[in-house]
Amino acid sequence: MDVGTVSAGTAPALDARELYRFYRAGEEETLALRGVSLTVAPGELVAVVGPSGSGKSTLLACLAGLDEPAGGSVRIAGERISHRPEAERAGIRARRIGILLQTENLIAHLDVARNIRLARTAAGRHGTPAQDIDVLLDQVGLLGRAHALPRELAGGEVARAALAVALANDPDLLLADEPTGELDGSTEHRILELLRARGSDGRRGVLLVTHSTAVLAGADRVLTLRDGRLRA
Ligand SMILES: Nc1ncnc2c1ncn2[C@@H]1O[C@H](COP(=O)(O)OP(=O)(O)OP(=O)(O)O)[C@@H](O)[C@H]1O
Repeated sequence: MDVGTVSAGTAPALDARELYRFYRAGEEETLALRGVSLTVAPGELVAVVGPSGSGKSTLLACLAGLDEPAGGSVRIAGERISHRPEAERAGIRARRIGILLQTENLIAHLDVARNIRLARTAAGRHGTPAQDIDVLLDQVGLLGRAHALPRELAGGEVARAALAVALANDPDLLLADEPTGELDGSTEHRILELLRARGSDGRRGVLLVTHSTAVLAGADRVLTLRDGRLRA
């Protein structure tokens, strides 16, 4: 019987098996994912590279439970997120996954600190002390910008605020799409250090899509996606 959960703690941060995803438009069928399997061990930072159209966005969406694969399974820290009703996927996502995609994750009318607090509340962590929010803001170098609205932030600050929101629920797995895309060299280095530090207690994993040579050099493993298939 598949109860959907295996023992947490020893389970991979991410365990994806044989993922398939097809898009149909009229007579046309695109095979965006063709049997993709990958794991991210607790403590690992894994990077995925691939040309435009190779399936990177589709893969991230399926891993995050934002999209349902036609076949295969996705488990986060032992808990199955694939092939469940949307509300259950959303709950697992809020508790276990940090998401940093190209789409905006900041609420426009809330300041940076309130955006972080909201993400924690969504994960069931109510009443977060202000100093916990400050620790997170300090890690991304935004301690002085706690009360700024998203529109008041510079481009690099928006990227760092988005990362703070993605990490607000202390996720088992961080999924990120070009997390250092718009950052200057020193900020990129700082963010990379922060991402690497997430795995340092051997509990959490990071999977990111990137073209940055600095990030690729800092990854534990680099996987290549081509035509919906993954190669090490
Ligand atoms: N909603 C959709 N309907 C039809 N085809 C789609 C849809 N979304 C993606 N595709 C196709 O699926 C394939 C994989 O797309 P995907 O966006 O996942 O690739 P990608 O590697 O993220 O590309 P990019 O780097 O340009 O964002 C492409 O051939 C794309 O045209």
